[in-house]
Amino acid sequence: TQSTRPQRLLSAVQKNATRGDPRSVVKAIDHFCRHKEWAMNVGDEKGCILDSVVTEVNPHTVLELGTYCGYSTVRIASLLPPHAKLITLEFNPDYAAVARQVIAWAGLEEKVQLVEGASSDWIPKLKEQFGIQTFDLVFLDHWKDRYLPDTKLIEEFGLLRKGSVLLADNVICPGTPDYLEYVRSSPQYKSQYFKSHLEYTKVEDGLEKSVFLG
Ligand SMILES: CCCNc1ncnc2c1ncn2[C@@H]1O[C@H](/C=C/CNC(=O)c2cc(-c3ccc(F)cc3)cc(O)c2O)[C@H](C)[C@H]1O
Ligand SMILES: [Mg+2]
Repeated sequence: TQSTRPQRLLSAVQKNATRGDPRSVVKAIDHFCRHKEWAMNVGDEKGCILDSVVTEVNPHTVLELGTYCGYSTVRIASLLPPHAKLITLEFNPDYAAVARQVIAWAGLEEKVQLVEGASSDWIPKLKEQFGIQTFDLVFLDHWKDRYLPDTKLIEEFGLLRKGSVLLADNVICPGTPDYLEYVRSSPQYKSQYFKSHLEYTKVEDGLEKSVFLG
């Protein structure tokens, strides 16, 4: 049977990256997506902005919505302090299976909890299931029309504290207009746009960083 693009991306990691070296995993994926097959990872340009926000926040608890192949999972987890935890939600079992192997190749299994399931089902259960109080950082990169409903769910279940940071990919392309309107007009958030480009292209895109004011 034909392989899928995520499976070919995983093969490129296993062929070109060094086990236990997250930066080599990131480089191998970026090379594959730039020179072989485009894939919807946050990519190297926006990835550098992601890295700077993660470093600034220095989070002990991170929630990622939409694992896909685990590219941003690896970028974030490689920057976390010891004992920090990243919970990443992915409801497609095939993508989850690829992401687990990418995360394992990077040697980051200890820092990452990949939960197979839908954000809408799991956000209400994260406190009880994983002993989480609040998240220091949330990275949104799943279906674009789910950013706003899931943000409201995260608020509703008390998963944010004063200073928690939401970082959203693709606020220009494909775009998340209702989410942008919400975080930019709500008195509960201080929002900032980081202009960049759609991964591996010259098309404009960017990340929106929104600090929860409580
Ligand atoms: C209950 C459902 C919600 N809850 C969910 N709960 C758990 N997991 C969820 C949920 N909703 C989705 N997922 C998973 O997250 C992933 C989905 C990722 C989606 N990302 C994009 O669509 C995108 C497109 C472009 C793009 C730009 C230009 C183009 F021309 C083409 C494409 C670029 C980009 O950077 C992009 O991130 C994964 C595929 C999917 O299984
Ligand atoms: Mg994205």
